[in-house]
Amino acid sequence: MEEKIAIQGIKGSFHHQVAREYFGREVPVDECQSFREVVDSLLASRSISAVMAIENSTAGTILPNYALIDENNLQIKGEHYIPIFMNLMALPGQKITDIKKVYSHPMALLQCRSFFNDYPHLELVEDTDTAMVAKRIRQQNLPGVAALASKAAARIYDLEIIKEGIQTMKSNSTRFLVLSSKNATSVVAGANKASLKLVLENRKGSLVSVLNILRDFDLDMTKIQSVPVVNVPWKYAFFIDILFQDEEELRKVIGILSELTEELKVLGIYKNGLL
Ligand SMILES: O=C(O)C(=O)C[C@]1(C(=O)O)C=C[C@@H](O)C=C1
Repeated sequence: MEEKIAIQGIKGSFHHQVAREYFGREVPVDECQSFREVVDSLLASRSISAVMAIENSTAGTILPNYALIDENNLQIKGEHYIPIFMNLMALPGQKITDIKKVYSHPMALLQCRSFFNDYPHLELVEDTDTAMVAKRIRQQNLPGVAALASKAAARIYDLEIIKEGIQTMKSNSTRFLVLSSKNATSVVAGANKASLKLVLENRKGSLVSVLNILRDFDLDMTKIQSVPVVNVPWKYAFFIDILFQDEEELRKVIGILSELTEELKVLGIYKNGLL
């Protein structure tokens, strides 16, 4: 069987760009219409790995993806960051005054909010992914409709860029995780980052005691994200990312933390993607 990588979106999407950069330019992909489908592709072994966006520097965390990873016991095998440049594109010859509707992925629309404040005549509509809209505009020959997508999408689906680089923050960047299903247990060589899920007792100082251990072992926490525990209203799980140097020491820390927490789960030990 051809070993595919599951991505959210189609060729020309940002997930596709990440798959090509991480696994190689010609990597075969399983194009999925939602993050749920990405997970299903992995679980049904239609793909051996998956690429999933987890956070954007402008629009923030894609919170439901933490739940998807956790509930389906997926393993984080790596991460990859890319700068995101958003471009408004349409059929050749169309001007911004001809455009009535802009379709794109919700995270993409969020990243360009201030641009659209200046064009109130544009109706913004959420869609499955950036490149899919570009493909549809071309295939169905849709004047008056624009996509918000990458330059690669404009090239692949032969659209003209009306405005380029319209993301609010010029240094807009998205972090993607590389995932596999839990039974893929190979150890990542050169790993120096760990993602953990912690559920703490609701008592004074429980989070502080966890943070104190990280400080005592001189570990650098790069992210902490609270996510609701859905079956217990107003209870939260904490997803943390930490950088480490010595894996044995990390294991020791994990052992100590598991004594301090109601639940501790290692979501992945992998290589830091930020150089
Ligand atoms: O629609 C795409 O092209 C995607 O790859 C999705 C996605 C996302 O999920 O955040 C990826 C990167 C950008 O932040 C905007 C959209």
